[in-house]
Amino acid sequence: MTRAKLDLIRKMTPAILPSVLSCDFGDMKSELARLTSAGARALHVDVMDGHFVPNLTFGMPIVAGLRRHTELPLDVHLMISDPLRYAPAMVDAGADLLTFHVEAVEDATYTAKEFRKLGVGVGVALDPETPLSDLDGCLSFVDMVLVMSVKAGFGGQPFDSVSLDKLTLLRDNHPGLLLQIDGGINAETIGPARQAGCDLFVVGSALIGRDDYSAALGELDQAVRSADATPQARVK
Ligand SMILES: O=C(CO)[C@H](O)[C@H](O)COP(=O)(O)O
Repeated sequence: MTRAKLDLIRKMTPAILPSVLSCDFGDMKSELARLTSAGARALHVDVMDGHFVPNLTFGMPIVAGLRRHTELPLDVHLMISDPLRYAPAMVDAGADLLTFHVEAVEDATYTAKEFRKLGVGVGVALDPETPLSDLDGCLSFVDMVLVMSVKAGFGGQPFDSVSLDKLTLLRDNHPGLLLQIDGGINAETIGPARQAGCDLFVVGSALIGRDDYSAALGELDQAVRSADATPQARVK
């Protein structure tokens, strides 16, 4: 049952999740080895369908390939138009935490309940322009909210600070929810996100491709620790 991995993820917070989107896909085995030895504790996996978002990445075979070569929890972010259609196969492929976009579905509560039946951790994501009120109703059936700090679709975009207000509101009103942020996270933006109550930080271009993954993860970890040490921190 992969919900056990969800408990693992809860226990590891605050945590930085490398986004494999920025990896060298021709050399994933060594990317996985480098990330693991640098101390990554879970991986963020971006699935894009060229329809819900204009970019196209990969599907179940790649998720299954990652699963074969790592024990780390796989946090799969579905940027696809029909998440319910592919969710069971993604779970079979090895997803531990499966996130759909609220903008992609007609009924987020129904979708979250159906995902729950698959035995995985369930996340709901929202783009920067989507109001938090669009999550009304579904929050009782999800484990995590993924607050996008860029419009879903591409790595390497600048951070949108509208995400910080959303994190603050979610943290104040839903203390039990895991909160994740994705897009433009680096050593400068990770601190404010932590102070706004975020637990899980997806990092792509500020980490992957750097010469020394340990040093890059260390800098990000240090920025989280500094944020926790500041008096205005509103983290749990
Ligand atoms: O979901 C994503 C894009 O839709 C990526 O995970 C995200 O953008 C991470 O990349 P970066 O840290 O370079 O912004």
